[in-house]
Amino acid sequence: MGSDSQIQVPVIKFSVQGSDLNRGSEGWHNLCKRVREACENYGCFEVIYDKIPIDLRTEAFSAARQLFDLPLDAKQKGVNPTRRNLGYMGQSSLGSLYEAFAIEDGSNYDSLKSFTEVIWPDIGNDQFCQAFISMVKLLDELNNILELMILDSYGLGDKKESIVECKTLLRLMKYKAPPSGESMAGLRAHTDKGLFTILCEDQVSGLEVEKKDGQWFKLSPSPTSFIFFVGDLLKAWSNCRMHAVNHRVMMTGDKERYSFGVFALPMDASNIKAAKELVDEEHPQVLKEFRYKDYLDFTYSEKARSMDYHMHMLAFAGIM
Ligand SMILES: O=C(O)CCC(=O)C(=O)O
Ligand SMILES: [Fe+2]
Repeated sequence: MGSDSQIQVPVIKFSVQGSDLNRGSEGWHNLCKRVREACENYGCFEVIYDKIPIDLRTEAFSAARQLFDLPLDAKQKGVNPTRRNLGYMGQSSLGSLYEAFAIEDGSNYDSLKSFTEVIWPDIGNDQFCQAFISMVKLLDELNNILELMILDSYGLGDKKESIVECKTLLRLMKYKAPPSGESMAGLRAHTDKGLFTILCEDQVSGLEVEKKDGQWFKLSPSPTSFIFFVGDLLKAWSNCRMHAVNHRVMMTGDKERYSFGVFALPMDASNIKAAKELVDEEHPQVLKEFRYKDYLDFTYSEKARSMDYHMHMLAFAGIM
């Protein structure tokens, strides 16, 4: 189905000025309500967090460009042969326009430093580490605020342990421009497999989201916005009240796209289940409890490959 550029997702502003971020204030409750509605109805929203300066975005993207500009053999030092989806992923089955680097525990300075020491042997790249450590720490802070708001929005503010504990994976993406005059998938349609994701793009759009009625629409975030996505595990925690939205990247025009995301991911052995308070007569349990690793393995299986990505979780853990 084609895309409709008219529709927009909610834009929610988190300002450190004023009292909205004081838990319990009227502003906080309003934000909780808007976050919950956006997660249930759209599965994503645009976030403005004024604690993250625009200069930091510029520095992060300039460090990312420097990384992607390296010759292929330098980038391939970042290939991780033992862990899928970590290190360098170049022009892979994910799409001919796409390359990415994934860095585990991205809000930990030592983890960023080890990554740069593999790519730039011996010397590392302190500029890269400084830009991303500041950015990812601020995004982690925002993640914590959003997680607490989601809990509060269901009256579960003292049940933080009902949400699986996660670490932050940082992924940097680059999409080449398609051949002249063509429109091509940069990243195929999928839902994010973790708890939630915050994405940041560098002014070249391309991100599209599927509405519940199957219509695709383009996101055009402002240059200071981030995009929050509900992942499969948040959907599972909410007993499928929240919507893990199908999204993709479509490339047109002659510009490359750069983006990065912070992905909240649990340990492989974690058990995933709905908060018991969100299961009742009106909302019967939708999914069985499952181990995150078993779910990931399923998503790589033959059976999963034959179906749309956004169907994976229901197919794997759905109670029929
Ligand atoms: O590059 C983008 O904006 C989208 C990336 C994405 O959806 C993902 O990595 O899961
Ligand atoms: Fe995604």
